[in-house]
Amino acid sequence: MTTVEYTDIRYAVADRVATITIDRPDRMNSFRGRTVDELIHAFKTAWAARDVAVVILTGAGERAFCAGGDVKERAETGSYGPTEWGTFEIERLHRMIRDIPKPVIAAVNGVAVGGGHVLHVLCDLTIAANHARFGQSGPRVGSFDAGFGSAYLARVVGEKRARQLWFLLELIDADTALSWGLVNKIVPGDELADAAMAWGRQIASYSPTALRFLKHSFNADSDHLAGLSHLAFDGLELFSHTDEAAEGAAAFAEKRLPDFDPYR
Ligand SMILES: CC(C)(COP(=O)(O)OP(=O)(O)OC[C@H]1O[C@@H](n2cnc3c(N)ncnc32)[C@H](O)[C@@H]1OP(=O)(O)O)[C@@H](O)C(=O)NCCC(=O)NCCSC(=O)c1cc(O)c2ccccc2c1O
Repeated sequence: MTTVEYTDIRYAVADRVATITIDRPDRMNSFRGRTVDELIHAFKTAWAARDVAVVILTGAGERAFCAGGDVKERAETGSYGPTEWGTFEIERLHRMIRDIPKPVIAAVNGVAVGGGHVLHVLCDLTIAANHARFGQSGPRVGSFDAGFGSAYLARVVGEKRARQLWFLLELIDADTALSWGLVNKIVPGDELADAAMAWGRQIASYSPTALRFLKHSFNADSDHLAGLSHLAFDGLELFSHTDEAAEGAAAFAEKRLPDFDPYR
């Protein structure tokens, strides 16, 4: 991507804060391959920009932060669609959010589920609208994130709660997420953008070198999970070509319950 015209996201900079907005509200801001490519490009841009100190990641509209992978696309085509290099680069996006040496704030403006939930978990801070909901959904649609999305999640909320999110697939509300330590702050929905910007401006006034060292030192203790993530995504790539995974995506697109009995 040399000259980029974003179709799936928006990128804006104000007061040394870059705001990256996933802009697919008709699909609950779920991501396809192109969305992931554009997000990586935007994070790289923010990484390199001398006038950017902090990044905010959010979703368009009030219903969804991000509903994970675009399950309709997967049901229709068997994949998350075309990408620049032909590969689905979600793991690189995860690394980008962790490795960019600037704090990343998730401004969760609605539901954060599946791979969308993983994105906010990986951000350094999360501020949520009071109507936001949080959870995982992979096992219902024939998918999983056995890397940072489960192992790092368990670090954030504890083993029992992480297993609860992944095994029961029930969404939790913002108050519960706050009490679990999954989000840092809750605000009314119409105050979310301003509240996230206020944090961004505050952080942008601090020493960039100190922030960079702090972010990398926080990451160091859990960076070995990257190896686990590689293995998990290798496994997911193989699994995604199975009838069992296809049944999960098809059931979602057809608005019916999946039948996983043949695969037990
Ligand atoms: C998100 C919901 C909880 C919202 O429920 P609600 O009742 O509020 O709204 P609707 O269900 O009516 O949804 C409105 C509208 O949006 C469409 N939609 C919702 N989510 C998606 C989606 N993920 N993809 C495509 N479209 C979506 C929905 O169909 C409705 O459209 P209409 O035309 O009918 O109006 C609830 O919608 C929900 O649970 N959504 C599914 C969440 C989900 O399962 N996400 C995918 C999980 S798998 C994943 O994220 C994933 C991540 C990775 O990183 C991977 C990496 C490598 C391989 C695979 C990966 C992967 O699968």
